[in-house]
Amino acid sequence: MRLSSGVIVPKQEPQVEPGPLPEYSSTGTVTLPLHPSSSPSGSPLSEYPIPYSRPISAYAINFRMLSPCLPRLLARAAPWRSSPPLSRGVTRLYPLRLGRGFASTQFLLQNESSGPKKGLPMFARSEKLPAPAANKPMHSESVSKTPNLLGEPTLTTQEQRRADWGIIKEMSTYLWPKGNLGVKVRVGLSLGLLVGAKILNVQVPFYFKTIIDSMNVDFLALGGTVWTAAGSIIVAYGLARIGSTAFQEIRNAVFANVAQKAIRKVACNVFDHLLRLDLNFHLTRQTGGLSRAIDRGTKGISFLLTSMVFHIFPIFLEISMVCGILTYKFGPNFAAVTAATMLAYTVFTIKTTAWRTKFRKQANAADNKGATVAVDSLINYEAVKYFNNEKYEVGRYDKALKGYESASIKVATSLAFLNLGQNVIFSSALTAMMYLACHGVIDGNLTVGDLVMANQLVFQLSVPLNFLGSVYRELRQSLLDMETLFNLQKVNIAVKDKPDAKPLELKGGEIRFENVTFGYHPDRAILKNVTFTIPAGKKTAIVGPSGCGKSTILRLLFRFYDVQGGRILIDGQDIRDVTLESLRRSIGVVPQDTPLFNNTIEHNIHYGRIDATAEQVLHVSKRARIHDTISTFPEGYQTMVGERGMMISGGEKQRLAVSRLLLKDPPLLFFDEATSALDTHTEQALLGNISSILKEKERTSVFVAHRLRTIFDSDQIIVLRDGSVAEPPGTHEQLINSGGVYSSLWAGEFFFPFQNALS
Ligand SMILES: Nc1ncnc2c1ncn2[C@@H]1O[C@H](COP(=O)(O)OP(=O)(O)OP(=O)(O)O)[C@@H](O)[C@H]1O
Repeated sequence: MRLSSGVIVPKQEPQVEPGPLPEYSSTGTVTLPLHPSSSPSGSPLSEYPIPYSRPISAYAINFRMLSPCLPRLLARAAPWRSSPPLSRGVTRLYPLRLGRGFASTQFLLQNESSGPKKGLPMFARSEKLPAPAANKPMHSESVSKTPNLLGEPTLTTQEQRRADWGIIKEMSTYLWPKGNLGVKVRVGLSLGLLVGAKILNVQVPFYFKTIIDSMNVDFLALGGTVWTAAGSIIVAYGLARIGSTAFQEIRNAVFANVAQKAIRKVACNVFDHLLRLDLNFHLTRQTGGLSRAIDRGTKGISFLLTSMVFHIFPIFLEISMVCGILTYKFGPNFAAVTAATMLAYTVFTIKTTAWRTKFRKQANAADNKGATVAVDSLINYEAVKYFNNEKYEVGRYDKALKGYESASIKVATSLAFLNLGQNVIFSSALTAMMYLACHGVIDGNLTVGDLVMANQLVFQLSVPLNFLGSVYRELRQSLLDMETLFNLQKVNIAVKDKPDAKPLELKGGEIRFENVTFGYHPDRAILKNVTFTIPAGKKTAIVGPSGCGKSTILRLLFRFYDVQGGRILIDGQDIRDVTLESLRRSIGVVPQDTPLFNNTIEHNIHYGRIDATAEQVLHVSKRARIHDTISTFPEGYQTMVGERGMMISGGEKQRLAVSRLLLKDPPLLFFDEATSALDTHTEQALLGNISSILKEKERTSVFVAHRLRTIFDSDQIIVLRDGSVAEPPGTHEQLINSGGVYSSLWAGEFFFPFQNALS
């Protein structure tokens, strides 16, 4: 491995996990090339050395001193050189992405021996040196600040706070959306109900006091009944309690609509974004962890919105009201005890919760890991069975659960500490309050009713305060979960429309690869300066050994990836200049491995064109020679195909894929080993049908095939080998007559293994 990328993170940051140091760890300097005018001292230096010191890792060097001149320096994008090597021979650092401050500035680390290369990947910020580059995709998405989409701790406290505020700000737009009167009315109504509930709630201790004081008389001497003494107050007491609860519940019902709408909107946005993300994102993410993260994030939305409106604001409202009443009724001593308690309680809660957050993050990361392992094993159920590896899989799952277990234990024990601390603070306050009140009663300044009232007022605060503890705790958790969700929305889409992209204009469907160079990884080119033309309306075949890049040609044409050199033209238009929608609408593919939904056969064929009629579905399935087979199934077109089509045969899957391609009916067709699972008879019949459709509609078609007898009738055959076109393309006869690679392949088709003929 010669190239790797990483990020320089100032070593003071507390979030940097200590972890094992890399091979090279020492003092040294990094030398920056400087323009004279941009040197920190203004001196005419052409290079500026920055010292770094132990303990370091390749990415934990304190460069803060350079901050003032950074932007200009980085803009120059010249390599920085380190001496001695930062890690594993890494001596050059290319500034790749200027973040806010050094901590989020990305660098490409490069070995001394290798020169800079264009189009290199920019990996997201990371505390650890990336694993060997062989595992890294070339087109990895870049997330500037928060790369870890599955919740592992990566941000500094400040960054975390900024991210949290960002989320809260974004969510507040859902509470007061522009132009949506309905939501605004609901929020306003909820707030009204909330204030009403709180006012009624603080009335209760007053009624209670009056009841007690009116009972504190000599009934035998005065006479009268309960009703005459305190009847109306008792009723008012009951009504205030009922009213407060009723307001609260109506408020919840009114607000549910706002929260659910927001959840739906955010979830749809994330899902939409995920579907737009390029293939590489999906290939490098693990579905289990991703879906768990989305799940948790959407749940967090409801909590965040509810707590923003109903917990944080009202708790402070209630505390102020109680403090005001206590001062007014009993003097500043009571209010001072209450205020001090609230302050101590709040500070303790916030500090302890902040400390606990890291346990939550660890639990989240372990939870994602567990989900990923479980989903992976279940999806590959057959592989587990084929190799009797149940125990191994359970072991893997158990290992992930163990991580979750230990993180959860930390979460639970730290929660016990939090609860205990809160209770100690609150009970001390109540004790002090009781002492003051009893003193007041003995001195004759307060009645027994006052004592009860003061006690109840403060006691009533315990409910929202306890809530504050859990709300803050849950709020932090929700913010963490939502951060992952919102970051998913921020992942850059590597392959997207240019701002001035126009729809593809088809004038026949000629495809041209012009000096195309591409590799999934910088160290391994798959296509090297490849040039060929696929004529309009003709049948072209691409042949070559396994792994030579035949399917890659389709992925590039479909713009799952962009080329790194050269260009691809369709009817003279560079595919990067046209809209992705028009491009992908024009191309139909029968891939090697047919992706099927866990739904009925009919649904899967229909997927080719959602608005097709039942007759059209029937027609294409007949042409794809699958109708007769489907008719023999007890449930016909309503037969479920199972997850990834596991409940139907490989040949049936391929014919389903062909029928949905025929339903889509695009001008450019690509068949990637589309009939490899069929018996010779069915294959010939299907190919005959496809050929007649292609001729009749004059479609441009490309067939990738290993079995040459399925493509020998093509108008043109392109032979690929070692990432290049092995000989000038031609028809079967021309290539046989030229006696080149193809003719030996053709001979090998019958006498030798295909691979040998090419090697
Ligand atoms: N997403 C990816 N990331 C990294 N390498 C990849 C990726 N997809 C394919 N490759 C590699 O690129 C090479 C070309 O793959 P491709 O699928 O184009 O081969 P092919 O000629 O179609 O092979 P086959 O005939 O076996 O289907 C292979 O070595 C493959 O391992």
